[in-house]
Amino acid sequence: MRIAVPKEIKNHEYRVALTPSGARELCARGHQVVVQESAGEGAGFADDAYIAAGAKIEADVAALWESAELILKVKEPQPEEVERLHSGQTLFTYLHLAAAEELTRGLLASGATCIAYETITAPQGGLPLLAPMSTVAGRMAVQAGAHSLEKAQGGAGILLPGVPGVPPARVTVIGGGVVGENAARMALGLGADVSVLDRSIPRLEVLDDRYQGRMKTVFSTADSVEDAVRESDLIIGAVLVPGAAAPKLISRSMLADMKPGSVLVDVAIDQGGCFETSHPTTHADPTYVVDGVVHYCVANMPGAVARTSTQALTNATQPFVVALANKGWRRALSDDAHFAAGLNVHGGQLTYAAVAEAFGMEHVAPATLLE
Ligand SMILES: NC(=O)C1=CN([C@@H]2O[C@H](COP(=O)(O)OP(=O)(O)OC[C@H]3O[C@@H](n4cnc5c(N)ncnc54)[C@H](O)[C@@H]3O)[C@@H](O)[C@H]2O)C=CC1
Ligand SMILES: CC(=O)C(=O)O
Ligand SMILES: [Mg+2]
Repeated sequence: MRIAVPKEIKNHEYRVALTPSGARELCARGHQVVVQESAGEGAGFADDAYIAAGAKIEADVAALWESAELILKVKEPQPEEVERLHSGQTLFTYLHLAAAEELTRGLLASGATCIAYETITAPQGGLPLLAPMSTVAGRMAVQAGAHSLEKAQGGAGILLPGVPGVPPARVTVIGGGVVGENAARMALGLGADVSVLDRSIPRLEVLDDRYQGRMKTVFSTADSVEDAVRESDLIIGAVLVPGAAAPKLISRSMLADMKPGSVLVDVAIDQGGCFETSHPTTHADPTYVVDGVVHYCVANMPGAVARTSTQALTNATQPFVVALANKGWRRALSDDAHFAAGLNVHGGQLTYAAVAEAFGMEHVAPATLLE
């Protein structure tokens, strides 16, 4: 199969969807891998390393897209990339469609088959292609939050661990999944006073057991969110309803109850964000202030640590990429119901219920398209 790896074009996105070792695996199986010139550079992978792995380097972006059967990306296609996509092609990348109506309509119009990393499931539960980037983003959320609490960033001027005689900052993480656990773990490591809210009691049990009560676990209700808003110096939004738009848990009017200079880090921004006042920001300009509260809402946080993130992401995507290349999308998805959960769009039809629901559109069950 002819497989293309474009260079990512989202703001400050330095990850790449395939490493030279991934290219080697595909070339060894007889596939033709074409990598856009300098696509791996930001993650520390030179063109020469891809050539040594058996791949071809292509400088002409239009030619790269036009002739590909399978396109491997990291971030959701930007408008000029949607324009390039056409029917008969398979796109494998993060999509986050429930938060992106224009993109959804663009992918439907393209006629392509679009498989989202973030909705693929695993037999043991969880989202195996979201988890590695959620681990990165959760860990980064505390770094971003700590920086945002500094005065020069508009923050209250609070050091997360405090110092002897001065208490630590209060950090609340809403959503105790992969992002939430990693954020809470980092905040604990820095000596903050950490609470995690989740509406899943089994998940709170896991966290309580794993951290031996060092982080407070709180059942998530409107009341407990209001308490967190009043008491916290830093709140990290880390909720997810898979494939669906994030629920808005902190409204604009609640910001008045927050301490001036407190910080909201909305990691769930890629699914639309879980705070009413969140809107996506970029690494170039990551924060803004609403009603005295600093907001950090970068939708591609792992892109900033592209080397670590590319390795973690491609370790997880590798078996799925090989299956797509060897079998084609229809057989690969027919053979694996968890992989089939990644199908969001095919041939002008939506195939993911939560996305259809977000926009009041029709959808077809992926099973009706499989062998
Ligand atoms: N901004 C970025 O760069 C990145 C964003 N993300 C996003 O972070 C979000 C979280 O991802 P994961 O941690 O992997 O998901 P996850 O599925 O592991 O965890 C989500 C948690 O939210 C909880 N939850 C759902 N609704 C809730 C509510 N109303 N109140 C409290 N808890 C609630 C669930 O019970 C679950 O434990 C996703 O939107 C994901 O796409 C992930 C990686 C990078
Ligand atoms: C999950 C996601 O959106 C990212 O890694 O950028
Ligand atoms: Mg996004």
